[in-house]
Amino acid sequence: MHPRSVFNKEPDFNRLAEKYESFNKFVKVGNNKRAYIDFKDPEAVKQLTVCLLKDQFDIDIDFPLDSLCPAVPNRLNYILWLQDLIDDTLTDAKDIIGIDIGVGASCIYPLLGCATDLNWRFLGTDIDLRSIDYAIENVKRNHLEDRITIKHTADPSKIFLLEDTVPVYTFSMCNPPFYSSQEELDEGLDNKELEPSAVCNGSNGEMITEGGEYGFISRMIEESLILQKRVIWYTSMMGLKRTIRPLVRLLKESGISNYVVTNFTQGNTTRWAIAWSFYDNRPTHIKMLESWLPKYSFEVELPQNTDVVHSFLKPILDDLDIGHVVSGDEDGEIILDCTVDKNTWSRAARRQRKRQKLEQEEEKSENPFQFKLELSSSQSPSLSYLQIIWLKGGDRPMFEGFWSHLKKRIEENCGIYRGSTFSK
Ligand SMILES: C[S@@+](CC[C@H](N)C(=O)[O-])C[C@H]1O[C@@H](n2cnc3c(N)ncnc32)[C@H](O)[C@@H]1O
Repeated sequence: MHPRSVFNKEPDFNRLAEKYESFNKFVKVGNNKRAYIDFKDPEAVKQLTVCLLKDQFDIDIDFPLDSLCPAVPNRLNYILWLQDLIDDTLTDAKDIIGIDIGVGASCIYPLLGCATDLNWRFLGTDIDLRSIDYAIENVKRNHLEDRITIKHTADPSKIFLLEDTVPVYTFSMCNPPFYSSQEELDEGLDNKELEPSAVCNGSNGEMITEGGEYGFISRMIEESLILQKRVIWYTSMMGLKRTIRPLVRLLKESGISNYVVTNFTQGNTTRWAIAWSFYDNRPTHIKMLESWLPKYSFEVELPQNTDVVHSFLKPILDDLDIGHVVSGDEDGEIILDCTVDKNTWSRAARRQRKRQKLEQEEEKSENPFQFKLELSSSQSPSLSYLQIIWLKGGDRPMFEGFWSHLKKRIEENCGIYRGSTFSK
């Protein structure tokens, strides 16, 4: 569950029943005096969704009983994680406009997004005309016509339906149909892959798509390769853990190196999300699954305390003409924000620098990059960890080349020698 979620404890059915007559009739009390509802009754689950949205966000919705009934806490987790992703990577983003692909009849994501962040606007799309009609009504019911636009995608093989009036969308989001066939859906139900509210009869179009969710998200990746920077963060939820590996492989094969995978757990249900970008701002603080991280962070253990390592680092960074400022220094942790304007560490670059110094010439790199160095102490007072995190700009060979250079020099300063030594 997201730490900012209002659903960090189970909903109080008694309180909801007292407040909402429409919910009251579905609430029963067990022998243990606990109130409960029959999660196999679509009307009861629908009323729970309707009342939770009204109670927590003052959102009014309606949707047909034979369509997917959105589990509100789980949908909120995705919205809150998106907010984190934006805060983490787009510090000066003001006018935020997102796309919800497959908005559904409930229009749940745009409504929750607008209720939790007043700066957000949405374009919601769907291939299903009845869902489009309901979604439009739900937007009107909440007087959000100026913030949420709903559009019909006529061709189901197309994913993105962008408006010419919006040059760049901040993000796209999607809860795609998970399964590729009725058999796969039945198997998923047997394996309890779906949440209890799935008894709310997701229709075939909501649950099934060609190639299942892997097929859907891979089509999204293919279209993103054409759209590139029209969307800053492309994201999608995944219902099946087995989808992560082939998608990450596809991103790597497509040359996309800025991506992140996370999970959302709510009660017994776990969902995953993937985000990728053609921009170079990399997330550093949001919740992400380490095992799926692209390698943009390295760490070395050093036999000196953080103050000593810091005193070794400064002259090395100065020698390489790398701008560095201390942005944090507390509890045995020192953080340095660094900017590289040009390659000054490769052998060829060092030879050229010597020549240029003589000729008093200066040349800036066309591709500057930024990174962070985090020095943290360990349990032992004479040990510390130096971590480098690639934040933006540059390219992978440049970043990795710089790290091997820095690692070698700092290790030598600390008395660790591996093979040939660094010479200026
Ligand atoms: C799992 S439902 C999600 C509905 C809603 N967003 C939610 O979370 O409850 C998937 C939705 O995607 C829609 N869909 C399927 N293919 C689509 C496409 N190519 N473009 C837009 N929507 C599509 C379906 O009609 C369905 O409404």
